[in-house]
Amino acid sequence: MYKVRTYNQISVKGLDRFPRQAYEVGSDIGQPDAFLLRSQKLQDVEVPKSLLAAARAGAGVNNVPVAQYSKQGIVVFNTPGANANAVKELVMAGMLLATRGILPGMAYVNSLTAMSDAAEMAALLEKEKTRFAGGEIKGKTLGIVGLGAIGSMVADMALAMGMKVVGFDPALSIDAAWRLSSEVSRMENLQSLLTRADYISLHVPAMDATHHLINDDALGLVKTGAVLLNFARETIVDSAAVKRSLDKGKLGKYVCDFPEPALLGHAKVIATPHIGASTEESEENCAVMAANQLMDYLENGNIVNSVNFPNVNMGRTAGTTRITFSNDNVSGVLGDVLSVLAEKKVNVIDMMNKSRGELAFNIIDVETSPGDHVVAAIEAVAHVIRVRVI
Ligand SMILES: NC(=O)C1=CN([C@@H]2O[C@H](COP(=O)(O)OP(=O)(O)OC[C@H]3O[C@@H](n4cnc5c(N)ncnc54)[C@H](O)[C@@H]3O)[C@@H](O)[C@H]2O)C=CC1
Ligand SMILES: O=C(O)C(=O)COP(=O)(O)O
Repeated sequence: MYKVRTYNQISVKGLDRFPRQAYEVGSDIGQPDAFLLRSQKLQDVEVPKSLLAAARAGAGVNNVPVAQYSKQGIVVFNTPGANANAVKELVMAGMLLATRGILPGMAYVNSLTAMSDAAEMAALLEKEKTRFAGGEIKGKTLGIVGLGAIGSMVADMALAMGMKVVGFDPALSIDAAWRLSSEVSRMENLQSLLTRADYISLHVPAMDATHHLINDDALGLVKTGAVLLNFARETIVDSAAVKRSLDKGKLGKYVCDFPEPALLGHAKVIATPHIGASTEESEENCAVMAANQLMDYLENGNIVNSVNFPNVNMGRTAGTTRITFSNDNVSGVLGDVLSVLAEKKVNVIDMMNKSRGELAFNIIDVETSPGDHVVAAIEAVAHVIRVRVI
């Protein structure tokens, strides 16, 4: 039996992927082989010795201590792109809410509950509606910081709405570049984007390099009245600097999915409670993808969409037993392990070795099931982190 401990609200569609005869899945599982989670802060969770993998059903992994997990050979997965559409749609809603008098207009209409005469109300609304007039996003410039799964979808949506789009992403992957519309003008630096954009939407991960990316200096460059949208993470924006900029009439509006106490109730802030990915469709996509990835890793040692280990995928040869091991990415480790197998007369049928940064992962299919002494000998090889027999 494999054991999967869940955190947060994971879609039933994902949970149903785990065959009940082979998996125990639940929030109170002891000795788990895997964690399946959304935004649970794993920094606060003790790491069980049994833990082989953690799958974040979502994009951001700032809630996972990835470096610590890597040292223990724990594979961390996420689900790239699986919730991007949900975020894109909420960004559009945020742009429209910031541009039209929708929220104050609704609040005004709802304040008229004491009125009973429809004709009188209609006349009043016609008189008052000028207070709630707004602008249009068509023809305006959207600056997108981070052109990955979400950023590229936001770009397509904005172009379809008749906006001009400029983007900045110094680490753009080749796959992301292929996805990106050629109509997006690529900025060489953040400053160029900030000075041009009427709307600025952030779609970068939370990490040291993006901490307070939007600070007093950055806000000093924005156009007067620009709208900043943060559907990425709270740490990316210095909210005290945002408040200063809003108060002095530089930044026009701040739309954010990660409210902080200092911004609550501010007339120029539109805040939602981290619901960017909270749609039935996204929750399903993420959970199903995370479950599939976990099962393939637990049952076959295959890795796809890990944030710390390389992609590894090897078909199984009937009648063989699979050994997998992770190791520090230094020379000679695979050779030493193969020497152990040769010495123990374990015949290798197929194998694969992949590395990524400081880590490497190996799959070796052998003819006969290796005994505990073989596993112990592999574990004893210098720089081997974790060994499994599947
Ligand atoms: N509000 C919500 O519920 C959600 C929020 N998110 C947040 O959005 C972030 C982005 O998600 P995805 O687009 O799916 O991830 P992604 O990994 O596809 O894209 C992120 C992009 O940011 C770029 N980047 C990294 N550092 C940068 C920098 N300093 N300046 C500019 N670009 C930089 C990367 O090269 C990459 O292209 C996630 O890490 C997460 O924090 C994601 C999903 C839901
Ligand atoms: O995928 C992400 O990075 C998100 O922020 C979504 O978080 P959630 O799964 O809705 O708790």
